[in-house]
Amino acid sequence: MSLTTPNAVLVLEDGSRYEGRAYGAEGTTFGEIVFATGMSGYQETLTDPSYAGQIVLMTAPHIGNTGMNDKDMESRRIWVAGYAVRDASRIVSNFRAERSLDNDLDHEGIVGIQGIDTRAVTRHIRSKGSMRAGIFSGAAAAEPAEVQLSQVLEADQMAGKNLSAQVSTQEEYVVPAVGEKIGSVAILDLGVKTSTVNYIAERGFDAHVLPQTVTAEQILAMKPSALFFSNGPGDPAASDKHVELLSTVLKAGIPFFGICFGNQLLGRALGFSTYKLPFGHRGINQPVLDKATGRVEITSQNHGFAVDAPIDGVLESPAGFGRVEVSHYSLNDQVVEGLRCLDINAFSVQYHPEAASGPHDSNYLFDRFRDMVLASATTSGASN
Ligand SMILES: NC(=O)CC[C@H](N)C(=O)O
Repeated sequence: MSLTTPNAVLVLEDGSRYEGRAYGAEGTTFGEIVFATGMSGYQETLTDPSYAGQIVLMTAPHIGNTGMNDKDMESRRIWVAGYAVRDASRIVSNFRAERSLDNDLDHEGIVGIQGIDTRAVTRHIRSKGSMRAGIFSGAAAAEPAEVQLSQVLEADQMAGKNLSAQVSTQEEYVVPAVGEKIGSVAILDLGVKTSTVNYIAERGFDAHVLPQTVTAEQILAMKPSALFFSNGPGDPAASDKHVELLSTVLKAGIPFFGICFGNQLLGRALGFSTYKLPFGHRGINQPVLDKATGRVEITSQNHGFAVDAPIDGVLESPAGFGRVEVSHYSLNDQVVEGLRCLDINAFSVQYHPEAASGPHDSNYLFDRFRDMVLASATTSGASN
């Protein structure tokens, strides 16, 4: 095949079309198109389960040059519904590389597109918002434009979608505490990343990673030192079951920490609602203010939904959990980036202290979590 002949097209639900060349597996795929601005870390992005159901478009123009390896996997596979890049590297050049990205995309059946004007698509999404899209490559690229568009319009919307069952572990597994064990944490796997589990284990907790089908009763029977809700794909408004579970466990006095999807579900359990952002925050250079210290953290983010709460002042939990405040917010658009309860042991952040990829400015939150659990064990006498 010539390197310039188009044999793939990206079609957006508003009818806009971008012609390019096949990348990874050939075929057809649909999802919500979102852009991610990380200049590095494509492997971590691709294997972050939170991207399930999304066609991810990279704003960094050159992708694939460092290849893929087993060490940087954030989960067991690539989860994106599709992948769109400007310039796919034709060679791999890195001492850690074990395979090429093209090879992995193909192997895992991920349909991608390369050679499109990713800046134009990004600007389009930024002004029109995230929307449904399809990639048609190989034979599918030659289908009439109206047929392709009608298929995109039949695809699922991200709003209202529950994807937890698709990504969660089927069986419980345990990552043992590193060093001296100080307790155990029940981790609800809504799409957890490997780095997060490792950071929790490194703080001295046995990390029990649980399938999303687990019940509140089963968690309480484990008598964990704390409950953790992970990041994950889908619309938090479609996760009533997990909101109820969290509410029950919070009422039992178990300390809680949540990241990203976990932050949205804590928001809902406290009685706030969530809403869809126009195009979301995805990248590794997102500035966030920690209100308690006045410090700005540069954070790794990947979210399309957010908690709807005022960023100033002390709020009253509409669900009866006492006082709560927005602990962090985005300096780009004032979106809620963290919640802190003042009357129960619970907090959460919308961004990624585990980074992977991204800066480690907010890694201290895992220490804050450990300290909260230790302090609550001293006051309640409970620990496992
Ligand atoms: N990384 C995440 O946990 C994402 C949470 C949610 N699916 C969102 O897009 O906002």
